[in-house]
Amino acid sequence: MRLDYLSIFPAYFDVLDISLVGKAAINGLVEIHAHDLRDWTHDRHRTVDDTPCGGGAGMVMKPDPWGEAFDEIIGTESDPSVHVIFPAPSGTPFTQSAAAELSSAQRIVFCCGRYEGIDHRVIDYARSMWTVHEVSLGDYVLNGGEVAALAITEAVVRLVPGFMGNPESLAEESFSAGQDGLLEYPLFTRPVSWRGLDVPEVLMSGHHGRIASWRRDESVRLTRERRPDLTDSDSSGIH
Ligand SMILES: OB(O)c1ccc2cc[nH]c2c1
Repeated sequence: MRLDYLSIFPAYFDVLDISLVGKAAINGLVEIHAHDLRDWTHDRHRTVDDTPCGGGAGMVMKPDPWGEAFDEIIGTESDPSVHVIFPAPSGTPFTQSAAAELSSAQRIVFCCGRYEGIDHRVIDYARSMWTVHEVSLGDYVLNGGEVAALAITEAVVRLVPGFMGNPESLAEESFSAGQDGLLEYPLFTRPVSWRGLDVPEVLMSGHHGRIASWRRDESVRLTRERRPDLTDSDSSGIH
């Protein structure tokens, strides 16, 4: 899997060299390429923004640098196997299932907007050429797309076959199919008693059936409490 990042702050992605994703890069599972969008400007100030048509506050990212960067980084041929991701507050909520789908992609290009956003024609052009995802991490606004690109990268790469040492652990995580899309149950380890707080007795019973039942009940309880929106989903198994 090749991952490209287009940003006016490409140093954001240096962190990928030290994180788990960095190990995947060393193992050859992923290739990481970060690019400075200003490398595709031609004026002395390396300008990437301009005032919004129709007025309004702030600045909008000009289309030209993006188009020239696309030509060099991705090419000028249409290819639906290339996934181009635009993080944006107006995007579709990013989910674990979307991460799972993207984990089989061979090419992902992250386009990290800044200012008030990117000229919409850049997204329209990308849609005419590749498979585009406009995605949001949640109902809050960051200062740009870089942090979202990092979060999406981690969610996707950890699902790439061969990345996780113990892939079985993926099956019991929140939102996973193995959990019926429910939130993960509370976890405990030694010591059994800590500051007057004890590990639930059932987990020390050695009775696998009771333990599984307790964990399921806790997942259902937590999901109903914190994410009632998930309890109606077909995959949740609870309604
Ligand atoms: O919250 B976000 O994920 C996000 C993404 C892109 C831009 C561009 C300007 N502000 C942004 C915020």
